Amino acid sequence: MERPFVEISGVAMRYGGVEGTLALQNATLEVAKGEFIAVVGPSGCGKSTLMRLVTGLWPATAGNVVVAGQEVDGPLSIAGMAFQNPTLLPWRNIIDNVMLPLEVVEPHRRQLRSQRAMYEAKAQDLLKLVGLGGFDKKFPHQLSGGMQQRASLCRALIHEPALLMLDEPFAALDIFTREDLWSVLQDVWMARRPTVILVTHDLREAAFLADRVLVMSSRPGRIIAERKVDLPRPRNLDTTYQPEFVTLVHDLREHISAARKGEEVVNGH
Ligand SMILES: Nc1ncnc2c1ncn2[C@@H]1O[C@H](COP(=O)(O)OP(=O)(O)OP(=O)(O)O)[C@@H](O)[C@H]1O
Repeated sequence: MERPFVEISGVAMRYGGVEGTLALQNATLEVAKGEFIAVVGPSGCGKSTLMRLVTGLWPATAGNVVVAGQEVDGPLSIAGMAFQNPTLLPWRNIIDNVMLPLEVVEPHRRQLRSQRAMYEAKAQDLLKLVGLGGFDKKFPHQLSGGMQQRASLCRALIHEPALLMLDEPFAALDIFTREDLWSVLQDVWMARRPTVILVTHDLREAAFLADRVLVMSSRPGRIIAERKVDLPRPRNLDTTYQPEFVTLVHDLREHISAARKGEEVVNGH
């Protein structure tokens, strides 16, 4: 069997020394190459912390984080990231925002000047894929929140990262825009098949997008349950009314409620 692309074993994270907050304890999970997983859990259980450890933004207090066969010991350049707020640079137009990682991540950084036209064409293709064709020269303030989040997704993808880390990327959006972007993200994933770790509070979002949903306990967080999502792709809004989908969301909700009370669902299906 192929080695998992992401391997997190026995990871603990304590912020601020021995008396500090223990955010994660004994967190263990694996993600296969090209797999899309979602991580859900009660508020403050350590989901964002887990993302920071995988991308090398913080070192773990204990345990191992291995990505693509390499121990993570600093910021990962093979990761693309998108967060709850779009964080576009206000003084750059959309295409220049999308192309930002190319100015930082090798080998693109070296090639950007000589192959600018090729990279611009790639950025334009991505913008079209997320429905932002023709908005390349606009500035962030000229776009709605949903459009800015689409542009952020393009920026997370422009350097074709093998690993895409999404920390509540749609949480600030209204439900209709959010559901549109689920399909956009699914299209991008099906076209390019990066390995994706999505952190979300939205259980429908997790069930819609993921191959597998992992549930975390309340703080200190660790994985306490896991559900495979066997629904065929591409999924669409009709999928969300199917009995399997509704049952799955219900089941996940029970796990989260139990986790919030500090219990575990022992006889879950
Ligand atoms: N930089 C930090 N310094 C100290 N404590 C932190 C830091 N970042 C997070 N924490 C604490 O670690 C715990 C886990 O936080 P984290 O943001 O990982 O949780 P989360 O599951 O992503 O939360 P939410 O669901 O509310 O977004 C919280 O108690 C938080 O207060």
